[in-house]
Amino acid sequence: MPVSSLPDTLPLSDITGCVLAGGRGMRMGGIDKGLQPFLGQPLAAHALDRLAPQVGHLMLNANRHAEAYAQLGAPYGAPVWPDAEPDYPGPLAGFLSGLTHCQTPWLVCVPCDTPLFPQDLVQRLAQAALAQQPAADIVVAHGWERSLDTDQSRLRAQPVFCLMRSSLRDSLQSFIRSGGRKIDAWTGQHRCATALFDRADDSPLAFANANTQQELQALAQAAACVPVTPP
Ligand SMILES: Nc1nc2c(ncn2[C@@H]2O[C@H](COP(=O)(O)OP(=O)(O)OP(=O)(O)O)[C@@H](O)[C@H]2O)c(=O)[nH]1
Ligand SMILES: [Mg+2]
Repeated sequence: MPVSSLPDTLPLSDITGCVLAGGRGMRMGGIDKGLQPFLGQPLAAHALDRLAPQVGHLMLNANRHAEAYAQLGAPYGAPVWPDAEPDYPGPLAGFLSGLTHCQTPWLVCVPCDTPLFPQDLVQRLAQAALAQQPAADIVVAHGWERSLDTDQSRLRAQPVFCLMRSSLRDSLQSFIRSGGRKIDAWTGQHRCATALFDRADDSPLAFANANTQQELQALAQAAACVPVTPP
């Protein structure tokens, strides 16, 4: 097939979105971060709202308050899955839970604590996957992240914003069971691409994440000042 006739993106029906809310929230005092209110609704609800139009199917990954998350997920038909691995091994356990329950060829994960992530996140991740020949197995977002403490921004990998093939489940399970915890150490074992979010019309707050209550308040204030949707 000539290159020009290859599709440049993936059909939505091939992609399941997973909102990661399975962490311990220690920097917020051990509370369940995804249920914290932000601009009138829980953080996890913002993530679901933003991801829903970008994917064909949705799910939530959470280890506490399953009933509360089930209520948030219900309008989207999004089930709630806990980690299969014990002791909170980190975000990769959320990826694994998503891969285990995903019934589409691709899974995209987003964290629950970055409510202003790009509205074209999945499209650009998918385009980056297919821009490679052969197509990538994993795509990680790279974007500007404004520190809510210092107000300084830096362009960096955002590894919890990750599109991956569902066929990588066994690889990830082995990696975690052999003690692996670092996302880039696992993604580096596969054909991995980068999707860059550094255009002038990308919001400077797109990857600002809230790890403390102060950061959550600062993010709410910053969101009120900065246009979060490109004109
Ligand atoms: N499933 C699962 N998700 C996790 C785990 N640890 C972190 N995450 C998720 O990964 C994303 C980024 O993690 P952090 O920002 O460190 O959140 P956190 O671990 O809850 O917070 P801290 O305890 O303060 O580090 C969030 O969406 C978390 O919910 C885990 O052990 N299991
Ligand atoms: Mg953590």
